Amino acid sequence: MLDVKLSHGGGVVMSYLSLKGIHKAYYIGHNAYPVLKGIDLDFNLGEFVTILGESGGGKSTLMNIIGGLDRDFEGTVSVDGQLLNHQREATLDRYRRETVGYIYQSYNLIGHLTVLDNVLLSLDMTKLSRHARLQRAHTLLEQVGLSDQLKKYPNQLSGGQKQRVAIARALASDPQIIIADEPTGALDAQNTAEVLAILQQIAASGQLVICVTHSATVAKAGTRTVQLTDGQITADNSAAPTTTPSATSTRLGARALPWRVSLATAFKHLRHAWTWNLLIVLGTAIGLAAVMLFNGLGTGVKGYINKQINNLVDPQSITVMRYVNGAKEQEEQAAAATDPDMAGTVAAHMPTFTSTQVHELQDLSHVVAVQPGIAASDATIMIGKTNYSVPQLTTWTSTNQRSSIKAGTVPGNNQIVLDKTSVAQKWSQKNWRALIGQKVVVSYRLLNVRDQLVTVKRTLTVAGIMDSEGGAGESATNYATMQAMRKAAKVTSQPTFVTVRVTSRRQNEAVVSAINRLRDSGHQQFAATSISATLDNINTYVNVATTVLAAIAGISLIVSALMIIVTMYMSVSARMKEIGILRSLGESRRDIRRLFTSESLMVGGFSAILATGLAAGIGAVLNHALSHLAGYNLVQFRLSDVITVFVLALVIAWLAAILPARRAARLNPITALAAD
Ligand SMILES: Nc1ncnc2c1ncn2[C@@H]1O[C@H](COP(=O)(O)OP(=O)(O)OP(=O)(O)O)[C@@H](O)[C@H]1O
Repeated sequence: MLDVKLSHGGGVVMSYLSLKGIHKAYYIGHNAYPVLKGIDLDFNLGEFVTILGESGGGKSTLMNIIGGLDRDFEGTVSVDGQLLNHQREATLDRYRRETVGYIYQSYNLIGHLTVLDNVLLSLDMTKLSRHARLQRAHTLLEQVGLSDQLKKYPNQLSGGQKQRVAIARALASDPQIIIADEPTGALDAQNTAEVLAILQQIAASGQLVICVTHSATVAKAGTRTVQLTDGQITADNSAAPTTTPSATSTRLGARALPWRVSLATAFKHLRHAWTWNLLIVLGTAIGLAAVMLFNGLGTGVKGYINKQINNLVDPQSITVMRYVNGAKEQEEQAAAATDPDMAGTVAAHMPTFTSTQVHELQDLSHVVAVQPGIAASDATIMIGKTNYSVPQLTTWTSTNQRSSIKAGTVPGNNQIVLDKTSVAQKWSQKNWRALIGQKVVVSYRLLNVRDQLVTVKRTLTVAGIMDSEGGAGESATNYATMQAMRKAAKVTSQPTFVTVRVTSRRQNEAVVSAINRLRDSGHQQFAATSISATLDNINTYVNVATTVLAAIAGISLIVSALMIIVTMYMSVSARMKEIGILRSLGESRRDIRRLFTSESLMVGGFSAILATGLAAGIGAVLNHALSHLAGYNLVQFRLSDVITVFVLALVIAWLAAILPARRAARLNPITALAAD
């Protein structure tokens, strides 16, 4: 829609800004309070229009409509011949960004931004390069006489200086319309004169200045005064002929606020309120660090247990027994378990391995070696005149790790390695190493082939002291010695178990299954067990325990999330005015939402960094403190623990920001600007 009027000379002049039939009423409940009752006004570029009227007469309401802050009215606003569509928020955002600059009585500068940053805020929404934006901000601030105040914050400036920053900011995006609402209301005579001179200059340079005032001095400075009384225009006088608008000055071109700027502004606010934010970051980091520590502890404890077990037993070896399932064997086992007189008799009936069976095992794939072994239970060791009972006397095989020998060496012929706890330390708590080299008498009872109870007995030399697996109380001779003892007593010297060594630990489970599947006339022959299955179980338990602990620690993260939500809500309430200012500069709802979301994400990011540091520090202290106990780092972090902490922190922060950021974005810019 084109808006035209007749010029003095009779030609047709298009007015730059045209208001037609503007009606506006405020509603309180169902009651309407009309404020503007049919306003028709045309403005030209180059005019310095002052709007006068009694307090409460609707001047600010009219300015909000002209400035594109108010969408809720009747009538039309046309700019440069184009009807402004008030229903489209994006159009209004763009209009405020490109076409309008605001100057307020209370300056409305953003307190946590410097003078330079306040001006750059508006420039960031132009298409100028970074260098050009900086240059323009410097030039504008120099023009208003503030080139030496760039790094100051608004609260370090005088009223007149603040208003000059506001003017520089209003001019930054090179808008065609400058709206000034009581711009000199808070200034002394000297500053008033200076500000009016600047406004006159702006109008003279071809921009339209619309200024609301009570002051006759201000009215005199303008080129035209409009009187607003009781919601209607009652006078409209041009003090001087309107300068013919020159072709519009070069426009800078507007763009949406880039992400980077939202992030930078959010960071500046975080820095501004750093003590408060640091507490939030610390609170969140403690929960995150606990999660990370428990995960690290899980890894460390698992590693420690695995290492301990691997020290005792070679995980690449599988112990194979003959499979006992016959009714007779089961009866005998049950009897042996309850009747001490029967102890030692079972071994005779325990199925032994034939050489064919040993070869059968040897032929399995992934098997490197098969080593025979003989085990006996309830042996007695006589040292001097004292008897020590040994729950297990076995032969030293490849499942036994050299590292389980705590003193001395592995057993050679006619030698024995004694269990540390059940024998050596009972003999001497302190001086148990002195057993090495001593002669001891080893004996146990067994049924021979004719079912007669015989004693297998021999004097052996102590070669070493060992810590047996899981404290089983195992003492060991070598295989040849055990065979010789049995042969002497005329009992079977066939192996009672064999140790199967596999090519690699990964083959362990497969070989165990293969052995257990071997059949002889349809009957299972062997029962194989492997330490790696036990390790898998232990690892599962440790995983479950640490996950539960980490989850409990994770509950504290809910508290952190609530803390961030409350902080963000408080921040939105405390920064209503800032939100209003940003909207008036042309920031969209999305920009505002992004500002608060970025701020929350930064809190999350910093919390994750601090949590990682805290966990690493506490972990190091714990490892140092516990090193004499375990000689192993019980807290061990993986990269995945750090990634988990960052993902958790950012997700929490993002979730916590959703509601507050939405509230901020939905604020009515006029209400927000009116906030204290
Ligand atoms: N959000 C609102 N809800 C209800 N009434 C409002 C609202 N904002 C303004 N009003 C009323 O509308 C009328 C015009 O207010 P406006 O602020 O436009 O006046 P003004 O001419 O700018 O006054 P002053 O010179 O004192 O700043 C006043 O009576 C005011 O109470």
